[in-house]
Amino acid sequence: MTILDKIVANRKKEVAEVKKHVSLEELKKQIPSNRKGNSLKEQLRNPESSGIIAEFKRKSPSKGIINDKVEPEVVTEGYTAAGASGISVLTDKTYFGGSLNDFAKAREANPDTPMLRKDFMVDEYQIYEACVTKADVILLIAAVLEKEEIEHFTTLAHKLGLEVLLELHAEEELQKVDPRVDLIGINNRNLKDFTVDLEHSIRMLEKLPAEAVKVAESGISDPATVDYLRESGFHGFLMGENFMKQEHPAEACREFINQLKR
Ligand SMILES: O=C(O)c1ccccc1NCC(=O)[C@H](O)[C@H](O)COP(=O)(O)O
Repeated sequence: MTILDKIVANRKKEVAEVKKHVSLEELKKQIPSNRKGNSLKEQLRNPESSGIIAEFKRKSPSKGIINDKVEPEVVTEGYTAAGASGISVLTDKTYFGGSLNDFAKAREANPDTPMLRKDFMVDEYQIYEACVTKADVILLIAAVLEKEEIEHFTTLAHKLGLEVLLELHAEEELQKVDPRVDLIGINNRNLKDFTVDLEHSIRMLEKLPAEAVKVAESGISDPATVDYLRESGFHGFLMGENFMKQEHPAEACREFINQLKR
């Protein structure tokens, strides 16, 4: 069983447990009315944008504890002030130490910044949760979903006013791309064995639809890499550990963005 299989199996159990306390019908009653979300897709298409999607990530299966001394509202408010184009907050508790509560705190501190609920979406219940917590974007991971599930979750997300970031790793996942997804991410980290290969993004790039808004994910730690990926055709750059491992993640984010060519 790979780590990804374990995370997904655990998430399915956790969602089933949460539903016992708050049913889907009850959750639907909490959907905010007339909320105008923040579009990550539009933000990344803006050539003035830094393209950085800065992540709040307490720990990870590959690195263990990254930072357990910082608060989501403080860090993410700093990310926005530093010039991040979007914010990602991990909401998986078991493997990443995150929660919807972290997300809600970050949301409150960043009302106008596009925010991604970063989780392992295995049930439509989680998409309603994302909506209730005022996320702007959800992540769908092709490696753990069937093509039909991606289509169904995309339809639901759009109905609820959420954008979809579809994450790919392997070439064979390309046949799962639904043309309606808003953003396509290429994860440089092999989620089965944790190896990181930045050239992976570049190799996958030419296989993606030309008009797609493209995001390179994981293992980025150098402004020159972002410049190179941008020149190659990427619009967004998802970065977690490089900022979170610092005592002051938002300051690290500011310094990083200041070093980008644009
Ligand atoms: O980060 C991990 O160890 C990991 C392991 C298994 C599944 C997912 C994992 N990470 C989720 C992510 O996609 C990253 O948090 C995100 O791309 C940022 O990556 P990084 O900049 O390397 O922290």
